[in-house]
Amino acid sequence: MDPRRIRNFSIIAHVDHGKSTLADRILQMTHAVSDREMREQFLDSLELERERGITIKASAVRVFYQAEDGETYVFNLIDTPGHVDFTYEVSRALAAVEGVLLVVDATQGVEAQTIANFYLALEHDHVIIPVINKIDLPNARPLEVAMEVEEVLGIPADEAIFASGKTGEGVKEVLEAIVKRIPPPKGDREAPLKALIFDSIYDAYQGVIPYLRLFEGQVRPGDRIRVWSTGKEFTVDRVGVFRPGGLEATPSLEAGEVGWLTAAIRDIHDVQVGDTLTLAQRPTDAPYPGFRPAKPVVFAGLYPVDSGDYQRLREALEKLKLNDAALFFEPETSEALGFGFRCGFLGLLHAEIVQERLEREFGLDLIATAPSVVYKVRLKSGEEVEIHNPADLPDPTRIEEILEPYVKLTVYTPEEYVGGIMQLVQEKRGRMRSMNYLPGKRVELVYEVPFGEILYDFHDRLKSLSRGYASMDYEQIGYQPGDLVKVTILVHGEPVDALAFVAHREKAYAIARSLVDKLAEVIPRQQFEVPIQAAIGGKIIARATVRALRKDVLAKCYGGDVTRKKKLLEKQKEGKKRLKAIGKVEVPQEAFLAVLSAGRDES
Ligand SMILES: Nc1nc2c(ncn2[C@@H]2O[C@H](COP(=O)(O)OP(=O)(O)OP(=O)(O)O)[C@@H](O)[C@H]2O)c(=O)[nH]1
Repeated sequence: MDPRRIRNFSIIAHVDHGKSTLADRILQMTHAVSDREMREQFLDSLELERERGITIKASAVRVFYQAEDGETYVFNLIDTPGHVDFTYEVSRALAAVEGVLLVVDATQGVEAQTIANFYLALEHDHVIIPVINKIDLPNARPLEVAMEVEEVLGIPADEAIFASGKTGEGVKEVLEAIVKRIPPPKGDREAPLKALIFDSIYDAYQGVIPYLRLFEGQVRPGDRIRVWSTGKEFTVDRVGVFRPGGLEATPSLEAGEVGWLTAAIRDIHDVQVGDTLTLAQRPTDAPYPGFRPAKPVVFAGLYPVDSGDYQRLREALEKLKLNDAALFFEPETSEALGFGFRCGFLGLLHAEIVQERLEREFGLDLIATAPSVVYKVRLKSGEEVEIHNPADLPDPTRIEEILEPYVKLTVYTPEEYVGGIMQLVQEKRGRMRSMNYLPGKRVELVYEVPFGEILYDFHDRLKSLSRGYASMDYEQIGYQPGDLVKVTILVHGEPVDALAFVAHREKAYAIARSLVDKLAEVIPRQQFEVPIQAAIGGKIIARATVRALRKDVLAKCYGGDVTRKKKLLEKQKEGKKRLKAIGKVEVPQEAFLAVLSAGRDES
């Protein structure tokens, strides 16, 4: 394949601005999919891509385009996920291309994720083609939006292409712009192999299939390949490219191309997204830069409601991990919840998706404990330990200091919301690093913030105080000491390990106060009074009470309405499914997550 005829690109957009619809139209206009085969969101329905309607994995497709200059070009379109939990994957996907289509809805204009994604593409030095989309709509204001793109992002308005993914208007121009504006891939095909793994899937027969962008060299069946970071070696069975119908084998892959290979790789750990593949006999001198393995940053406990399901949960986690390399788990025992697993995730959305998949695909009923960041503890003995579970924090007398993870938080916002955002970040113990005025009355704010502080409600509050216009991004920047304490929760006098949490000393009281009140609300009344207490060390700092039960549920249905009675009993039974008995007290799922909202939402 002549690299001068290759164009590798991604489509990026704010959610709902029409990314998938435009991709569909591109597939159709390049005859990759016949009109008969065409169905909406063609790429989304490629088996491995989507879960819950959110793209969580990057994916790729190759199409042929006959351009106006008479040449046929190969387009490799790499789809990207949108959520910040998967920024890691977006940035890997963007590493595999030379240019992007930045889709902006002509009725909405530039929005938060337009900016965040634009900056990601800019970081990679990519050619950015603005596509003002949905011009068929009566309230479209394409010229105005093109000006907005110029003011806010600094891309000249005359570079914008006006299009409608729905009617196909302007899409031909988009295809021509891809040919003319996006450069062909560089890279020496005679050099040693250097291939970036930007995604991978697991196939029951062929093992792990890494998705590759070749920067240098070539690879073909029979080659002995080496994984850069682990040094593991494999022999290549097949190589190929992505076609709309699935994987298609080719004789070789060369520098500039996007494709896949199989090499009987059985263990998903052996090839991680972001890693580099090279040849064993003739290795490249350096991996693709900036490699860091996807590292879980948020941990939570997952326990089967029915303790007999422990083995099934283990098997389900193992299977799921094949499809989700970032998922981490290890066995954990809780006094309150019994046998379960401590699981590590890339963020809260990732945690939610995993729990939902376990329940839906494997039919498990689970109790999840509140997600927590990873703390580090320096002990007086000089030893340093990582804490994945607040309950494991050593006795305070042994602790020299506790360190918490920090992130570099970048917020982009229209000027008028700066005051509110500064206040919010201060409340979250953030320290400003810089503030830059951008064209179009936009401001970039950069902070250092404890990760634990922005984990729960920060994004929602940022959105609501900026009417959806501010966008954020963050990256881990290491650990700093903090004045942190562990708060223990006692239910009916017994400490419940699964409810313990770590907080900044100054905030601990407010969170504890609000948490015990919430617990008192969600824990069902029992035959006896149940005190709920929060303590730091031996000192009780907050207390609430679940008053004793007086009536049973049926009491209010005096009279003879049998169906209502039945319904109530059924409802009660369903509620039971997610109750865990702690001592004599039944505690529902909500209780374990109550700390997420406790005392944090002061607004
Ligand atoms: N009128 C009109 N509607 C469009 C156009 N493009 C997309 N839409 C509609 O806008 C909505 C969102 O389009 P999608 O293509 O799913 O947008 P997306 O950016 O891929 O959204 P996510 O996949 O959720 O990130 C859908 O209801 C589309 O039918 C267009 O050019 N004109």
